[in-house]
Amino acid sequence: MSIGLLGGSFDPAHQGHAHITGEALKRIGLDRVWWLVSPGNPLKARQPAPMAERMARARAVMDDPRVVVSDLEARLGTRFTAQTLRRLTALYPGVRFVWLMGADNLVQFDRWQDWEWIMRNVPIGVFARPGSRLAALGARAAEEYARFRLPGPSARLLPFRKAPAWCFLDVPMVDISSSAIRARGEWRAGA
Ligand SMILES: Nc1ncnc2c1ncn2[C@@H]1O[C@H](COP(=O)(O)OP(=O)(O)OP(=O)(O)O)[C@@H](O)[C@H]1O
Ligand SMILES: O=C(O)c1ccc[n+]([C@@H]2O[C@H](COP(=O)([O-])O)[C@@H](O)[C@H]2O)c1
Repeated sequence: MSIGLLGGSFDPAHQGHAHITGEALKRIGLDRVWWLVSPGNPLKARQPAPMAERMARARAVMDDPRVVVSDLEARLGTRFTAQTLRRLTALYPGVRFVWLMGADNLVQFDRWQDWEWIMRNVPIGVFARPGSRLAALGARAAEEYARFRLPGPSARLLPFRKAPAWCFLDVPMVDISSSAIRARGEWRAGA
């Protein structure tokens, strides 16, 4: 069983999240994707909207039986991705996990706690995103781990590759973000 993990604030969830999830299922050939609705991004000062509201919106946006919207990090008591991945890989030794993220997150990935542990232990799929596509490919993490990058058409190998292994998926880009939705006043302002 291969499971993609898309961590995020989902404040609120939107079609960009749904789009990369569909692309991940198709191009990486994942069996499932879990949306990990974060208790709060460790690098963001702003408090997100209450978990229950973000979960409800995420379930409304992503209606696919292969995708599970989860508050697992709140239940595990983890906030940093490396902690979450350590717990998940120990809890589910038979599952092939792939970490999924947009290109904007690869740009600042080297600021994440234990980012090299993540790189060396979990395969990663990175999705093109407006404004971050080029910056992502020049990011420190991308450069330092360049020799472990699989070409896009080989994305299906990701779940079966021993980390480090990552892939930049040059998918059609969807120009939508939670911050733009909040700026338009179409979602509550947060706590
Ligand atoms: N339009 C998009 N295209 C590609 N990746 C996306 C897109 N929107 C979100 N993502 C990715 O989904 C994950 C969760 O994103 P998040 O919940 O922070 O939404 P966001 O739109 O980036 O929020 P904000 O605007 O508040 O920063 C991140 O890895 C992010 O890069
Ligand atoms: O572990 C870290 O240091 C870390 C730093 C920044 C972001 N993350 C994770 O990256 C995911 C995307 O965060 P966000 O807020 O951009 O949606 C989410 O799962 C966060 O917990 C993780």
